[in-house]
This record gives sequence, C-alpha cells and structure tokens, in this order.
Amino acid sequence: MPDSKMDETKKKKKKTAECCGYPISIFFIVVNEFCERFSYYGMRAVLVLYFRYFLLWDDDLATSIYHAFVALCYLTPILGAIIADSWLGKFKTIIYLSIVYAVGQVVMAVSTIHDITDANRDGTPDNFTLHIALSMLGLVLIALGTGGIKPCVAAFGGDQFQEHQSRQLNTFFSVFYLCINAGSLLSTLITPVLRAQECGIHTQQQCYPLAFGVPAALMVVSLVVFIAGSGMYTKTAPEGNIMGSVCKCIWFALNNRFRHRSDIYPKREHWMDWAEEKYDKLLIAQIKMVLKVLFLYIPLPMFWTLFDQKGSRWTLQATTMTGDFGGFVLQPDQMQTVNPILILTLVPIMDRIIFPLIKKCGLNFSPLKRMTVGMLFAATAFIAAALVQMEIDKTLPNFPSSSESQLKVVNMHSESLIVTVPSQEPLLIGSFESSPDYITFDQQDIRLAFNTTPEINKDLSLIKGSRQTLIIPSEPAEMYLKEDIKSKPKEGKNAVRFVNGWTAYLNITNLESSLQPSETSNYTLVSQGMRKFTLTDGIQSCEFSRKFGFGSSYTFLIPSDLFSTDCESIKEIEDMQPNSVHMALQIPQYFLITTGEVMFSVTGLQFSYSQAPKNMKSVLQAGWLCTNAVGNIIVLIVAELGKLPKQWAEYVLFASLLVAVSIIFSIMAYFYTYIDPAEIEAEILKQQETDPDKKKKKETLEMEEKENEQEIKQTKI
Ligand SMILES: CC(C)C[C@H](NC(=O)[C@@H](N)Cc1ccccc1)C(=O)O
Repeated sequence: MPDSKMDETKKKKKKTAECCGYPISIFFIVVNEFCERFSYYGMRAVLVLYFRYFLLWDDDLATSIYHAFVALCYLTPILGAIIADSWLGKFKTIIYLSIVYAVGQVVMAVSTIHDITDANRDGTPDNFTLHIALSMLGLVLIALGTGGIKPCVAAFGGDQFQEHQSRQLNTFFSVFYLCINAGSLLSTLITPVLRAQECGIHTQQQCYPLAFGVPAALMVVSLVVFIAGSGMYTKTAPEGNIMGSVCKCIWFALNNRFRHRSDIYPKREHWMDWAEEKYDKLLIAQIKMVLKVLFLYIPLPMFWTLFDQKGSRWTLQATTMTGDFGGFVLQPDQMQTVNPILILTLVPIMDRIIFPLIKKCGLNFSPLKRMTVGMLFAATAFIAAALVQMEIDKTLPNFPSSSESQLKVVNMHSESLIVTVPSQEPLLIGSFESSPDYITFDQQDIRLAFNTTPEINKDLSLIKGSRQTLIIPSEPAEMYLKEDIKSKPKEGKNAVRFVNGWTAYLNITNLESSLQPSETSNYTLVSQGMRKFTLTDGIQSCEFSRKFGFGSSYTFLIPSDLFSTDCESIKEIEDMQPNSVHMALQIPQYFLITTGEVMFSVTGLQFSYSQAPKNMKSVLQAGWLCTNAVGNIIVLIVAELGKLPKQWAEYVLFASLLVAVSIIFSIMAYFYTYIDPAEIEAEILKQQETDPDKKKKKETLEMEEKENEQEIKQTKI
C-alpha cells in the first residue's frame, strides 16, 4: 500500500467514535447482519414448500434445487471477496451486492403472486413458466448477494477495530454470531406462520407473497441501516487486482523453482521465496500467511458435512418420533430451531464463563485447540444421534427387504374366514377384521385357500420389497390386492385410507374422489391432533373423529350399518403404530452439535480474520465459507452413494470420520504458529525502506524481461 494511502487509513482509524470501548459503527453492522440473516433464513424456511405446492414440483426436484441453491450461496463468497479486495473495497461491495440481493428477494416475492398470471381466476397460476423463470432469476440474484456480501460484512466489521481493541474484536465476532442466530430464529418462526395465512386478489390462497415479501422488506431495511452508518465506518481502500497479483506471484515462484531444480542452486526457506527475484517481499509474505491458513482449512469441510445433516437426516429422524410436549406440539422440522436457541444461550455462557474459567486454570485454549474440540463435540453429537436411532429402530415396523414381500388380509365378508397360507398355521380372520400383522414371504407367487362354500383358491403374485393388503369384500370371489405404504409417512404425518363396506358410493372429506362399494381408497395424509371426517352418500351423512399421533397408518373399515350407528361402527386396522420415541431425546445431540458449532464456527470466523493480511481479509473469510460449501457437497455425494443398511451405522461412520479428521487437524494445528499479520507487514515495510538495492534489483529484472520480449518479437519478424 502506498504510504499516503496508509496514512489516510490510520488517520481515519483515529477518528472513530467509541461507546464502552467499541466503535459505534459496529452497531450498524450487527443490525445489518441481523436483518440480512432474517431475510435469508426466512426465505429459505418456505422455499421447498413453494417449490412443492406452488410450482407443483415433485419432492426430488424440489429438494435438489433447494440444495443447489444453498451450495451456490456458499460458493459465491469467493466472488464477493475478489470484488471487495481487488476492486471496489468492502464498503461499496456490500452496498452494490446488497442491492442485487434486495432486488432478488423482491423478484422472488413477485414470482409467488399467483394473481399475476391467474387470468381465469381459478386460484392457480396459468403460466407456470413465468413463475419458474422469475423465481430462478430471484434465487440466482439472492445467492450472488447473500454469498457475495457474507465474507465482506464479517471482515468489514473487524476493520472497524483498532489495534488496542483486540479483546473487543473477539467479542464482536461472538455478538455477530448471536445476531445471525437471533435473525434466523425469528424468521424461521415467523415466515411459516405468514405462509399459512390466506391472501389474494381474486381467490384466497396460501400467502407466499407475504412469506417472501417480509424477508424482502428486511433486506431493504438491512441495506438502509448499513448506509445509515456510512459516515462512521473505517473504510480500507482496495489495492488493485490483488488476486491477479497473488496468482501471478505463485505461478512465477513455481516456475522459477522448477527452472532452478538442480542441486547446484542453494535451497530457499520456502518455495514462495523463489518469487523474490520479481515480486515484492511484502506480497510474498502475505501469500505465505494466506497459504498457511488455507492449508489448515483442508480437513474442515468434514465438520460441516456432519453439521449440515441437522437439516436433512436429523429432521427425517424426527419424523419417526413424537413431538407431543403436553402443552404444545412440535413438528419435526421445527426441531431445527433448537440450534439457534442454543446458540443464543451458549455463546454468552462460553464467552463469559467457560473460556475465562479455562484461562484462569492456566490452560492455553488456543483458537485451533477450540476448533479441534468443536469437531469432537460434533462427532459425539452423531454418536448420540446413533443411540437415539437404535431406540427408534426398536419401535419401527419390520419393513420388507428388497427380496421379501409382505401381505395382510382384511375380511369385509359378513362371516369369519379360515385362510390357509403357505408355510403358516391357518389363519382365522373374523368378519370386519384383519390378520394380526403382515405375513412375510420370500417368494413372490403364493396360493391362498379360503374355507368358503365353494372353497376358493387364490393365486397371488406379490410385489418384492412391498407391503400389500388382500381385501376380501362382501363377495369373497371378488377379492383384490391393494398396495400399502412401506415407510413411515412424511413429515410425521399419518396415512389413512378407507374400505367401503356400505352398499352405495361414499364421499369422504379429505379423499380425492368418491368411493364405490367394496372399493379401497388411496392413502391420504393427515397431521397430528384431532381430525374429523364426514362421510355421505348424498342422502345421509355422519361424522367420524379420531385423534392422531405422529407417523401412524390406519385402514378404516366402513360397515354396512354405517349411518344407523352414526359412524360409530367404523373399525380401524392399525397398519403402522404411531411413533413412540420422544423428540426430546434429540435435544442432547442438538446440544452437543451446537456446543461444537460455538467452538468451531465462531472461533473459525475470528481466526480467519486475525490471521489474514490486511488486504486479504475478505478472501480468507471466503475461504472459510468455502469449507462449508465443500461440506454440503460431500453430504450430497454421500447421500447418493453411501447408503448403509442401518441409519445408526451411518451416524457412527460419520462420527468416526470426523474423529479421524480432527486428529489430522490437531497435528496440523500443532505445527501452526500464530502470527500478527500487521506486525509482519510493518517489519517488512521497514526492511524494504532500509534496502535501497532491492528497488534497483527489481528494475534491472524488469528491464531484462522487456529486452527478452523485444528479442523474441524481432526474431519472429
Ligand atoms: C454455519 C454458517 C456457516 C454460519 C451461520 N449459521 C449459523 O449460525 C446457524 N447456527 C444458523 C441456523 C439457523 C437456523 C437453523 C439452523 C442453523 C450463518 O448463517 O451465517
């Protein structure tokens, strides 16, 4: 940095106003971060539902696009960092990319207004292509904005502190993390409620425009707050294309090392020292600092691989558990809010009690040690998850393997039946009853015999890996097979279906179509709690209510005396018992992973800032965020490839991998020496001032290069 520029920065630093030892400007930065994270997590909370129920995409497409979006959000930080450090500076980069971000959020909110294409006013959009195009454009802008500003905001916050404020600087990163989690917690609670409202001009629909509109508004507020602090910030100027210089310098050092590979040349301390002939000592020293930290980052994605499974595997685990807490009922996906809640309590506890206590005990709990311990906490969290999974497995139905098939028999006939099943004792099935449980067969083709007059023999071809029910209607000869669900219903819901034993067609609330006599409906999913079904044949009707738990499946048998008993004679067959392991059992694993997050993530944020040279702070923040992107990509790959037969075994495998990685990391950390980049930079600048030869050497080399180039040109002519 030219001296005049450095003086300018120093002068500006002196002027910063303080409150309780902190620069006042950071108030604007933390409020900005709170609003931005509210905007990001709020939008993310309803995104999959928007894909699924507004754009009507299937589950697979909706989740793939969602994950691709999240991965993009953690890849774009590198772009933002390059723009900030090489071209616009952090302040302008944050402003410009926040505008892109806010526009993206507005476009996204507009794409959810069904009225814009609902010409026939039937409540569904007429032109899905327009809605898809708008939402994809919105998401790309959001990813560019949120990812682009992410490394700049943290580093810009750090820039506000002066040398004597190093204690406050560490507290700043903790407060910054608290704001992230306060914003995300509030928005993940609020936006789903907004979505559940009904709104619209012509027809009332789920209010996605409000659910996306509020995050858009918060992003605008975030930008306004950031601009409001404009006069108070310490703004470090960018120093030209620093990334270009870094790449050229590394390339030159590698080439030069290769050209001088013979033993006759004296060895140099570091391979980057081979760039000394052409590049400034300061730049070489800065690159060494960055490379040292980036090398240390190599094992880190494994932490995020485990951490990010909170949102996928752990939420799926919660769908096989019960969330009835007496006074309130927690849905499986709401369990994730435990993470930000714990962050809000654990960060102050760690900062105020645990870390000072460790220091008082005379232990040196250095940042890299904290990060290693953080990793071990995350590994223990997965062991806890495996133990919970084992408990759940004990309560799960015995689903068929891919080579087995399962069968249940439901008797809607007016008399009991004796069914002879291959390699089983004959089954006695009462009228309006079913066989006690599913019978498992290794073979696909089976023959059943029924004691009716005349006796019926039925050949069945079962589906491998499936569960089926054989429905014997009032006229047994017309028996038929119906396929059953073979896994727990999604999102902790309950799967219900009806077999119509009434003599006429029936309309039942929640079912897609009316049910013919003897017909069995498809499954319909109902949420936990009291659910009411109205049954009508067009003339008579009755109501049937039942309280549901989580993750059960029932077949309801409708008898011929339905209306005379006012629906009370409806019989239920439990195909899958409700979940019995309580979601509270997940709290220990959330506690462990969040403790790990506080030690690993908050410390990593501070470490990335403190070990970066002044002109590469955003680049190192981006490198730090990239470890998260790589971790997410590993989750996607492992989810596709490594399907272990038992979920608990997969959790143990991940925990073991992270323990192995943390051992490697601790060895790497042992050899890492903490530096004060500002001190090193100042020392080199001082040395350069007292080394008049250096400038001359560089000029000679440049002239030699120019001459060489001219020679080459002339020989070409
Ligand atoms: C982990 C990210 C790289 C950093 C940070 N995230 C968090 O702090 C999470 N604890 C937030 C969260 C909120 C709701 C549900 C799960 C996680 C960030 O977003 O910057």
